[in-house]
Amino acid sequence: MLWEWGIALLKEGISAHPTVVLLDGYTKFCKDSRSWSKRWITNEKNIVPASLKAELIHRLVSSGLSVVEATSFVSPKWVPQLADAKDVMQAVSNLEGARLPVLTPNIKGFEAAVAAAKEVAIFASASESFSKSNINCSIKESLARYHAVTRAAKQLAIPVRGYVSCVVGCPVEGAIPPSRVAYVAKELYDMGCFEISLGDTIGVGTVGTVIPMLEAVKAVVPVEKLAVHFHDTYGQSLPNILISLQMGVSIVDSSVAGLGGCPYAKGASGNVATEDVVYMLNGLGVKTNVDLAKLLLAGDFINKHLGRLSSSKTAIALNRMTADVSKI
Ligand SMILES: CC(C)(COP(=O)([O-])OP(=O)([O-])OC[C@H]1O[C@@H](n2cnc3c(N)ncnc32)[C@H](O)[C@@H]1OP(=O)([O-])[O-])[C@@H](O)C(=O)NCCC(=O)NCCSC(=O)C[C@@](C)(O)CC(=O)[O-]
Repeated sequence: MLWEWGIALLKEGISAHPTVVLLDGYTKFCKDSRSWSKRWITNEKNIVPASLKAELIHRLVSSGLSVVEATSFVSPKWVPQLADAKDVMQAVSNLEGARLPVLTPNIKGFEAAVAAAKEVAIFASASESFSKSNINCSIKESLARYHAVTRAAKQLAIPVRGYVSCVVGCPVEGAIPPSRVAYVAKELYDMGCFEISLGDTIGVGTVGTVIPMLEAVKAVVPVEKLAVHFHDTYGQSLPNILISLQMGVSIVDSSVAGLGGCPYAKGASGNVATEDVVYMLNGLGVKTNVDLAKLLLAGDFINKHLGRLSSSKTAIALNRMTADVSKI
C-alpha cells in the first residue's frame, strides 16, 4: 500500500515537472570537476582529444538529454586533462537541442568561459577540507569568489548553477551536518544561482542520511530549485534518487556509463549511471525524453575509447542480452 502511495506521489510529484532533467554532468571530461569522466579523465594518463569529447557530447544530446555539461574553465595546473575547454566548446558551438553549461571556479574561469558558453556552474563545498583540497580556499573565501562570478554573470544575463559538494560526508571530516549544507546552499541560491545541485561527492549517503540533509536544505531553498548529484560508491544512488524524487526534487545529475570520481575526494567513485537512472524512471512511468538505446551507444562509444567497462548495470544487462540474442 505504502509503495503504491509512494509511486502515486512520485508520479504526481514528477508530472508537475514532466521531464526529469537529467544533467549528464560529466561530458566535460576534459577539464574540470564535473565531468563524469572529468575525474575519470583527470586520472586518465593520456589526454583525451577534444574531438572525442565533442563527439560524445553530440551523442548524448542526440539521446535526448536536455542538459549536457560540456567542459570547465579551471586551472590547467590543477587539471591538465581539461586544458582544451575552448576547443571543446568550439567543436559543439552549433549543437542545438540542449543546454551545454561549463564549470567555472572563479572570475578568471568565468571570463574565459563567457566567450564560449551560455551557462556556467560554480562549485562550493559543505566541507572545509574538501573546499581547500578542491579549490584551494575556505568555504567563506569560495563564496566571496562566487559573489564576483554571479554579479558578473547577472550583468551578462548568464544563468549560473551552484553545486554544494560533500553534502553527506567528507573524506577528511566524516559526516557533514545538514545545517552546514543548508547554509552553503542558501548562500549560493541567495547570490543568484538558478539551481542548486547537492553532491554526495564520495557516495556515502544512504536514504537515512539523505532525508535529513534534504529536509534542512528544503527549509531554505525551494525544492523545485534543487538537484541531486549522487556518486555510486556504495551502490546507494538509486534509492537516494528515489527518496529525493519523493521529497519533491525533480532534477537528477548523472553520468553516462557511471564515469566520474573526484581526484580531490579520496575514495569517490563515479556518478550514478545515466542509463540506470533512465531505466528506473522509465519503470516508474516518468517521462524523461531520453532514448535509452542511443544513450547505451554513447556509453559504449566512450568506454571503447577509454578502454573501460561500463559501471551501468542496465548497460551491462542490455548488452549481454543483445549478445545472447545475436547468438541465437
Ligand atoms: C580554483 C583554482 C584555480 C584555484 O587554484 P589556485 O592555485 O589557488 O589559483 P591561483 O589564483 O593561485 O592561480 C594559479 C594559476 O592558475 C591560473 N588560474 C586560476 N584560475 C584559473 C581558471 N579558472 N582557469 C585557468 N587558469 C586559472 C592562474 O592564472 C595561475 O596561473 P599562473 O599565474 O600560475 O600561470 C584551482 O583550485 C582549480 O582550478 N580547481 C578546480 C579543480 C577541480 O576541477 N575540481 C573538481 C571539481 S568537481 C566538484 O567540485 C564536485 C562536483 C561539482 O562535481 C559535485 C560533487 O561531486 O560534489
